[in-house]
Amino acid sequence: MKNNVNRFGYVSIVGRPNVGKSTLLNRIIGEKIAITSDKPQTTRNRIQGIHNIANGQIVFIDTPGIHACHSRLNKGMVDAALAALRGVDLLLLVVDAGGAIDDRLVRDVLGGTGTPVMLVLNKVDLLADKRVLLERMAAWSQLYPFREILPISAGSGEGVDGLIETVCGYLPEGQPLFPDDILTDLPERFIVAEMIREKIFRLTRDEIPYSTAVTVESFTERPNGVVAISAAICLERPNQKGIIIGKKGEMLKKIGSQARHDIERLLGTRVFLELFVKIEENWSERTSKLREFGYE
Ligand SMILES: Nc1nc2c(ncn2[C@@H]2O[C@H](COP(=O)(O)OP(=O)(O)OP(=O)(O)O)[C@@H](O)[C@H]2O)c(=O)[nH]1
Repeated sequence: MKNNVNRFGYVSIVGRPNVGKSTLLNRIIGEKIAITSDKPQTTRNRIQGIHNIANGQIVFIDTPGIHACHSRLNKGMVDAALAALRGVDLLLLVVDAGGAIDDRLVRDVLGGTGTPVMLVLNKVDLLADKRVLLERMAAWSQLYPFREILPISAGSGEGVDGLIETVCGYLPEGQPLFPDDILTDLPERFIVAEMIREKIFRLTRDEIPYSTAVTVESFTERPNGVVAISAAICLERPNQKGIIIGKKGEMLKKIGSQARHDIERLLGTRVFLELFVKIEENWSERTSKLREFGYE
């Protein structure tokens, strides 16, 4: 690759739920723009992160995990992931290095794509025996003509610089599309809602995270510099309200204080965060609500 040529390209990060796609995006961007949790299906939208390199710019697209879907919400999520396979310059297929060889994923997702694919074996820090890694690399390589197979740990950062360098080799010529001081083109309101949703994913269990959507209802900068945010936590059923609020309001307080911490970091200013709970019966099956929440 000639160094004096400018490069610009789109790279989609795809794979099954919970393999570390959002953790990888955050690691590449160097800031938390995508939410993460140890529960599958945390990401519901495509999330674009912008990474500048010496001679250009790369737009990385984090996507929802590809899974068998039952609800309309899940179908919308998988559709968003599949749409991100098209019109990009490179695909990063992220898998769990210690997980099973997933020939179905390769067949269903990569079949027919003309886009180069790099296989990223994530979470290598969890593999005690590195021989397992070599075996997995060999087995995956039998399934598909991956252009590269890279073991990394998005959690610790091991191998991520090398991954970015390798990605640069697949970028077409082009000029940067975004100013060099922005990390994402997502609206602040969206990221704020996501940070609240992340805390719900991390602090609650069972069906609660999957029954929750968050909308920012107002976002105002006060003369003293404090940003006042009011956000609604929307649940599917009235009996879920008590769980989110908790005994003496403790759960809601915890969600609020952890989210406020992240939002203050994101906005670089003090934040006053007000949360309230709303019931939107069966929103995950209703097209109008899915549209309103940005999931369709
Ligand atoms: N040990 C280890 N854990 C990791 C690594 N990368 C991600 N994780 C953890 O794996 C879990 C899932 O990570 P996410 O980044 O949310 O995964 P995702 O693929 O975006 O998940 P979905 O939103 O379900 O598509 C989180 O608990 C992460 O902390 C890694 O390299 N090593």
